[in-house]
Amino acid sequence: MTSTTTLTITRPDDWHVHLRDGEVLNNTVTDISRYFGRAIVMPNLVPPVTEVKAATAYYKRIMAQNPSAHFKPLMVLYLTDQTSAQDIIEAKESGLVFAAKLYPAGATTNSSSGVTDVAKLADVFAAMQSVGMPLLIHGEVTSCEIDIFDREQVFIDTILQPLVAKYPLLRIVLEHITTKNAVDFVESAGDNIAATITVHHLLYNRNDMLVGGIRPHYFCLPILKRNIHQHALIKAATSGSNKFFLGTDSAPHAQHAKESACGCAGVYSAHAAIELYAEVFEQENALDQLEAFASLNGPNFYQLPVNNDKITLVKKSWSVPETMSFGSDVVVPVRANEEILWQVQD
Ligand SMILES: NC(=O)N[C@@H](CC(=O)O)C(=O)O
Ligand SMILES: [Zn+2]
Ligand SMILES: [Zn+2]
Repeated sequence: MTSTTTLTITRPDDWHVHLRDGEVLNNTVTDISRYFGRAIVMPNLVPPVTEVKAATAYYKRIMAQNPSAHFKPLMVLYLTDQTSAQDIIEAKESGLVFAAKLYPAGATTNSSSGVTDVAKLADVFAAMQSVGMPLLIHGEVTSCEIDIFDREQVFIDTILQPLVAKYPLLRIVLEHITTKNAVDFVESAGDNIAATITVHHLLYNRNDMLVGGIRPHYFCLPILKRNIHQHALIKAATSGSNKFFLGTDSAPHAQHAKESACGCAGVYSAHAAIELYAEVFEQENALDQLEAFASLNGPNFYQLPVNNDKITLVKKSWSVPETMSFGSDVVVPVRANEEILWQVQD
């Protein structure tokens, strides 16, 4: 006799995703809206989403793809050296902009218009604190003398700690954390500090990217770290702590842009995110914690209602294709040409 293992959880949300723009939007929106309820949509377009007007137009382009009815994009303002406190007040009043994103200039994909010095944004952070707008952070320093594997930790020590001390009521999400140092920092901070964790940082460490040949599809920022960090992230995600929640950081680049002499940073996981998180949680004997991580902790932190419907995962393996459509190009998804153990029931 065979028995099927199933797991029913409250509909999950993705608190960090890149949908890109233009002809690929149809692919990314279709994938992300298959079962996710809400998604925080990152603003690092070219040009970046620095104004309410641009956020509104981007929202409309996303909704024009006819996502599933349960799907709601949450829009984000991209902070630059020029952002003013007035911009934050207007963004809040718009009712459309949900959060603002700090990219240190040069830290990651399309961050060249980012912030060169957080001191320049003192009024902006004060305004965010007073209107209650969350600050989302790509937490890496950019100075060339800092090793790429240390950039998250140095950011926490030199930029984030003082920022948290200066704005004690500002709600901050340290995005896509990759180190034990980040886990420790978030755990020891107040209730206003939380973190997202990607599925690729739970599944892989830098050996997966570099041993036996360089695998460009595992290259993302912050970069995969050594296995002790991977294990600290797995422990944090599966611990039941309400400070950690799901953010795929699904960040597609066309195959040719990754398989290149200077390949782009970003992993595409929107085609199978909750399925892969389920694998990690099952491996840890922690499937009972998946719902908190994927569906409860995020809304709790963001002061939003939990989704009022459910999804069901079935333990039934399937193969991921070698490539997937990405506008007129293709993207190589995570687990390409390999099996995934779980599926979401239609
Ligand atoms: N994570 C990545 O490696 N890349 C993201 C940017 C980001 O989230 O830092 C992208 O937009 O491609
Ligand atoms: Zn980032
Ligand atoms: Zn991202």
